[in-house]
Amino acid sequence: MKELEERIRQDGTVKPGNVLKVDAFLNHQCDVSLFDQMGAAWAEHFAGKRITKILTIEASGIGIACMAARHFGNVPVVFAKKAQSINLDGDQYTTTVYSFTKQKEFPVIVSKKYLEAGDRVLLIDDFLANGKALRGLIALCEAAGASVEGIGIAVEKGFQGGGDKLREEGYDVDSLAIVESMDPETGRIEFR
Ligand SMILES: O=P(O)(O)OC[C@H]1O[C@H](OP(=O)(O)OP(=O)(O)O)[C@H](O)[C@@H]1O
Ligand SMILES: O=c1[nH]c(=O)c2nc[nH]c2[nH]1
Repeated sequence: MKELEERIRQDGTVKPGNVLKVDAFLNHQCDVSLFDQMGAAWAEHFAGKRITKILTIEASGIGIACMAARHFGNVPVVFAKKAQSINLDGDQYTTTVYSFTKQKEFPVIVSKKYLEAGDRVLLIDDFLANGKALRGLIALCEAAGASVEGIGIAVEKGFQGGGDKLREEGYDVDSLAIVESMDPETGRIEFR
């Protein structure tokens, strides 16, 4: 998506350790007009697929997933939680995920009430790097007997390989910007 690539070039910064900082518009301050355009792009890509639910993971996927839902007939958005809470009651599907930015393992939890057999799920997230977060969400869907109909990602770092492995396994991954290389010294970003 041209607008997203341009915004990354304009406002993104490349940090050491394979980190692309885009918090001016994507995952700290949120540009909702851009989120809306992203939702429209996924709706076009996944047109023809019947989606009954959008699943994402806290924190940064939530806003994007909610805007995307407006383009998928206002289907419910469920976000997997990364901590137990007294507000989480009843049976749960759980797994663990290693967080790229927090550099530690988190539990990933969804209430069985909100993910069910027969759900046709679109996974949405802000970033795809090694694919750990998506593997966690896929495991939750498998446990629930829900099908993963597609995966919509804002920014994929293609050089980390998580997206291509998922595509090889047959998942329909639609990443709106795929960074092929980035250099923290020059700040140069190349897209696929
Ligand atoms: O493909 P991966 O290697 O799993 O990386 C992608 C994940 O990393 C980030 O989550 P993180 O927990 O780092 O941050 P967040 O709490 O801001 O969502 C991002 O939001 C994705 O969920
Ligand atoms: O802001 C972010 N920048 C990144 O490079 C990244 N990779 C995974 N998750 C990420 N979040």
